[in-house]
Amino acid sequence: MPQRTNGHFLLLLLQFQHFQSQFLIYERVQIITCQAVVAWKPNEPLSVETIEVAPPKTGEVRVKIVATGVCHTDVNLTAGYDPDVVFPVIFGHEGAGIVESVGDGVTKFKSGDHVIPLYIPQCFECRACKNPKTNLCTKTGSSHGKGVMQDGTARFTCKGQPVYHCMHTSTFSEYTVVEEIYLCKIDEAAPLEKVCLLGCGIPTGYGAALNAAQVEKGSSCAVWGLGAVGLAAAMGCKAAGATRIIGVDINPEKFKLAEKFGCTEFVNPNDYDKPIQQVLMAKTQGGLDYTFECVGNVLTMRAALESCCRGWGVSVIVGVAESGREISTRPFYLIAGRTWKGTAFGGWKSVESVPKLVSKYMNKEIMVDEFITHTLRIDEINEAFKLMKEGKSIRSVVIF
Ligand SMILES: NC(=O)c1ccc[n+]([C@@H]2O[C@H](COP(=O)([O-])OP(=O)(O)OC[C@H]3O[C@@H](n4cnc5c(N)ncnc54)[C@H](O)[C@@H]3O)[C@@H](O)[C@H]2O)c1
Ligand SMILES: N[C@@H](CCC(=O)N[C@@H](CSCO)C(=O)NCC(=O)O)C(=O)O
Ligand SMILES: [Zn+2]
Ligand SMILES: [Zn+2]
Repeated sequence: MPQRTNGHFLLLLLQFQHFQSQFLIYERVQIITCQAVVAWKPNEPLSVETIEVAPPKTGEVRVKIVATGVCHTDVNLTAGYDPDVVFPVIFGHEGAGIVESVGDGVTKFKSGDHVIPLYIPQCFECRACKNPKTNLCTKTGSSHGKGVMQDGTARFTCKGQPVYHCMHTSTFSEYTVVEEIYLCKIDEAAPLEKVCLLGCGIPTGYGAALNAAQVEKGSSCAVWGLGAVGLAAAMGCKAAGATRIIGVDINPEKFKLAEKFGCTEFVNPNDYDKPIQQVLMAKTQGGLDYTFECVGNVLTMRAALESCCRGWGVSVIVGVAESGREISTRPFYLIAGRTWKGTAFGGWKSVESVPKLVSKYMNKEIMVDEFITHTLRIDEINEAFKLMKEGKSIRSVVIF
């Protein structure tokens, strides 16, 4: 009798396992219908649409995005700053979410993992990934991508037509599909509606100070642009022990908040009738040790370089200028010992570093919550863009 019961139980168990695996297979091939923010054309308001998201193919992961920040790069891309972007498109690259399903061959992720999509990958295999000097994995041609996955097709459709990916992340969608090397797993205890900001702006500015410039204790720094990127640069300068951190912005409303991030004084270029580099040279008895351009304007890039001190000053370009713009200065500024450099994503090797930055946030070693000035719904996305353009927000987080 007990034997019969055991056999019966085993049969039931096998049947259940068969049903479960069928269900999983069935689940994996499903197209998901969800809400997303579609940019149909450059310079037009964004549109919240019902879209279809295809299942992940080999090496891909489908992620349920829980929250996404809005970066100034999204504003610029929407305005058509980059001719390589293919419309209609889903922007967004500062998201956090939960893995919904994985494609064949994916080994590092499983359904339920908490993740942050990355616009710079880390494959761990290429020449760049093996070189400690850079975070620019060669598996990507450019961070903005070509709008399609490896097989040349997009995973999004809307009203019967393909909608393209951007920056390999497309986080302005309830569900997105990313390649495995553009994703990292993070601590499940971390609040996704906060740590989404570790997908771009905060690591970028913080890393500009710590990795690109390698700011030293006791040094003097100036930061142009007190948005999230510039404030994070100030936070990095402070962490490195800089004693003087000058915030430079044409919007004086940014000054109060910037004190919290380490700025010790402020300069508004509009208050002077001479070039800001002359003002800063005089204020600092010959120039700053480190300067950071976090605006994306070629004139402020020049001003930041020319405000550095002779002999050893380092100026880091962080802001992204409109595609095709060029920088200029007198070569003598470089001959006289100044270094002009730039950084993408603050130099962080993405897959290994972002989870560590999440831990730093959880241990209260870096600020994140303080950057969030607005929390909005997906249907308020145009409001988030307006707030940024008007200089009224630092970071808006859109919750799905
Ligand atoms: N290199 C990277 O990897 C990377 C990553 C993220 C963002 N970015 C770029 O960094 C820049 C800043 O992004 P954000 O999200 O912090 O933007 P933001 O709009 O929040 O901040 C920009 C700030 O610059 C100020 N500003 C504008 N013109 C100025 C001028 N002439 N002088 C001084 N200040 C001026 C604005 O008042 C604002 O406070 C953008 O260009 C963005 O595309 C680069
Ligand atoms: N395509 C533009 C350059 C765009 C650019 O520099 N993007 C930044 C990320 S901005 C995030 O907010 C970046 O990381 N670039 C590195 C890369 O693209 O490999 C142009 O042509 O000017
Ligand atoms: Zn960004
Ligand atoms: Zn690589």
